[in-house]
Amino acid sequence: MHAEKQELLVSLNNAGISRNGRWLVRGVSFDVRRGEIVSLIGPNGAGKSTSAKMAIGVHEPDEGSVERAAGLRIGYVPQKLNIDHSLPLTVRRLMTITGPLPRGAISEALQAVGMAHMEKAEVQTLSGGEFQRALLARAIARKPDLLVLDEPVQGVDYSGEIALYELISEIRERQGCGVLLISHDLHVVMARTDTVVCLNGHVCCTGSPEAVSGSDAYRALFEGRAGDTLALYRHHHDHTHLPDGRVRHADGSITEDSGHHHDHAAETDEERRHA
Ligand SMILES: Nc1ncnc2c1ncn2[C@@H]1O[C@H](COP(=O)(O)OP(=O)(O)OP(=O)(O)O)[C@@H](O)[C@H]1O
Repeated sequence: MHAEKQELLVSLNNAGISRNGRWLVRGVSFDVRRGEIVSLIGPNGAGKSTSAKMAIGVHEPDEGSVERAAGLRIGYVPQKLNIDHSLPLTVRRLMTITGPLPRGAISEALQAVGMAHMEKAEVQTLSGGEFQRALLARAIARKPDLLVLDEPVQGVDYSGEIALYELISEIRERQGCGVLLISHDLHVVMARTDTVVCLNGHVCCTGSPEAVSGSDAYRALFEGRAGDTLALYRHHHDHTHLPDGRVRHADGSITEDSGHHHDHAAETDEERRHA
């Protein structure tokens, strides 16, 4: 990806937020361009949500600056959504609760997240993964230029998590939007990310997943868990299952499928793609 040629959607420059005489985050700088996935990672309270809220304009920076492209359309999936589960609410209604949508846009968005058949389902009966997909559909239905996802894998199991990140990557490719992804957990986040911004009250390090994984600041922040991430990241790209059942390897060679998978992550990824 030649990110430098893509349109700049949002740019934070040394941005900071202060509340009650305390800096929640300071010195935050990153850009999100069209077609790019930028992940904000860091421990609880690191300032990820606060930084994302500066990016989308919910919070104005108290120092530094934030610039957004003129007329930027933002799709936001918040970390928490307070839904009164005692009231009936269909998936379709969830999609239109903040404003009307053409019928075609609802179906298209639900189809994009693999939930076309669930338009009339009650939200309270959805599994954690289905609920996250419904929220994603709601965010993409208005065709945003920038999709912002705050912890999109909450309540989703490990294989569902991989599937959801795959889906986000597909949406980015299909819609050509930029994606800002927030996670306190990092093991799969890296897989489809172009740029990782590692936060802990300030930007500890930033760069490609491989560069960040190898940095001392990242290791110090995540200690022993750093190695697992890179292993998965590398593995993720090592083969593709072709529609005829054969396998294309990272070196371009094509073989019959031996039925062997190296780990659960790849298997789930491939199963989902061909489901
Ligand atoms: N409006 C506010 N007033 C005062 N403090 C706040 C406010 N909003 C957030 N904070 C504090 O700012 C810090 C950063 O919060 P933020 O939600 O951005 O962290 P985070 O990295 O997203 O964390 P998590 O992974 O737990 O969601 C926290 O210590 C939080 O308590």
